[in-house]
Amino acid sequence: MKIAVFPGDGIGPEVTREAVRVLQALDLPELTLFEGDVGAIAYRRHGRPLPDETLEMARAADAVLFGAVGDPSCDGLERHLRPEQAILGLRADLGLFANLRPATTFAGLEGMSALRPEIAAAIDLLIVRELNGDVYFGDKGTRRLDDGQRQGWDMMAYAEDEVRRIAHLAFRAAQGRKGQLVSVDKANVLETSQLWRDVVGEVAADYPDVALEHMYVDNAAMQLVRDPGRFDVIVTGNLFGDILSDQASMCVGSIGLLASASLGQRETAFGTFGLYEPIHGSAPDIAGQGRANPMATILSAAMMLRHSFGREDDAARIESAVARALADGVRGGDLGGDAGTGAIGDAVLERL
Ligand SMILES: NC(=O)C1=CN([C@@H]2O[C@H](COP(=O)(O)OP(=O)(O)OC[C@H]3O[C@@H](n4cnc5c(N)ncnc54)[C@H](O)[C@@H]3O)[C@@H](O)[C@H]2O)C=CC1
Ligand SMILES: CC(C)CC(=O)C(=O)O
Ligand SMILES: [Mg+2]
Repeated sequence: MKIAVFPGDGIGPEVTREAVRVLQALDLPELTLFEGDVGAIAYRRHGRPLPDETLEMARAADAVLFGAVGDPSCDGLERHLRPEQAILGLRADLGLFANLRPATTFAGLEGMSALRPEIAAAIDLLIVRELNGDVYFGDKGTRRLDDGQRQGWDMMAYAEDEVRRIAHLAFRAAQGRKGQLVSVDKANVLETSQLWRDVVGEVAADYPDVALEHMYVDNAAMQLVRDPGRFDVIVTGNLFGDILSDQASMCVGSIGLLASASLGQRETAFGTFGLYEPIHGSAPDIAGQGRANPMATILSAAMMLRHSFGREDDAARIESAVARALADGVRGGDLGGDAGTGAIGDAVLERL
């Protein structure tokens, strides 16, 4: 079981360390961990945010555990040298088109939600975010207009096949849950969204057991706060999924709790190759202080065991250990407590 570990920047190494401790505690057969540089640290060491050695390491692995990238010291750099290009480059090169971001309220945390506790308690949803297209990967640039001012652009584009493959994945995910799929777009304004809506509607014919609803993204953002319990699976594009998942994190209590799996089509000897990372970034405001909540990364390691290694029992053990730590009152600063990163890792390990 070859896992490439890319801690990255800011709190990335702090939270990844705890997830690795959890993986090592499981006595997995022939577990091999390789560590590679990504982000600002890679730029400083190798002159590039995603060095070839790192990419090769990812390609040779069965799964990737990723911390976070991003550093304010890189703010003035040309785009291709910025740390965030590392995660975009990995998603593109590895063909990871589907980003699964589950959001469920843990027992005992209802009071930490930005919503009323009874509304928060009902949250059990999965955001399926398309990860290889949209404005993140379209043509982009800046130019000088005739009047001298600068203009910037980012092309939003989706091909039918890109929408079709993520739609199939989302319908199948809904079949394994409550059978309800909400497709989120902006079809009243955007051509890409009208195409998205058409294709998702066509794919629906293959899944008569799934109830499909289309929703505009502005309404979806509102419904996520008004009545998040109405959602089972949400499928949406790269940009809308990025934003709605950060919003969903505060509905369940904290961004320090939300895990993710990024999957493509490559199968290994164990399962589907994937990259696993918390949905948060490198949090420079708390980096180096031991204050980051590592639970999102620990839960991402659980998703890795489920999707890339077919080890459902081990995944469930980790999730249960996190849930029990929270139920026992183990809280980081993001949840109003004072447990540090290492102490939260210890608490999960004890319960494991
Ligand atoms: N996949 C990735 O590597 C991502 C990288 N980024 C990058 O991260 C850098 C910082 O971005 P921000 O917009 O500040 O988003 P962020 O997610 O890093 O932080 C937002 C806020 O949430 C808090 N936070 C995040 N994770 C936490 C955790 N585990 N425990 C406790 N508090 C936590 C931070 O302290 C901050 O106040 C930027 O360079 C950005 O581009 C942002 C999102 C994803
Ligand atoms: C840093 C970006 C490239 C992406 C992002 O915010 C995310 O994937 O959640
Ligand atoms: Mg994001």
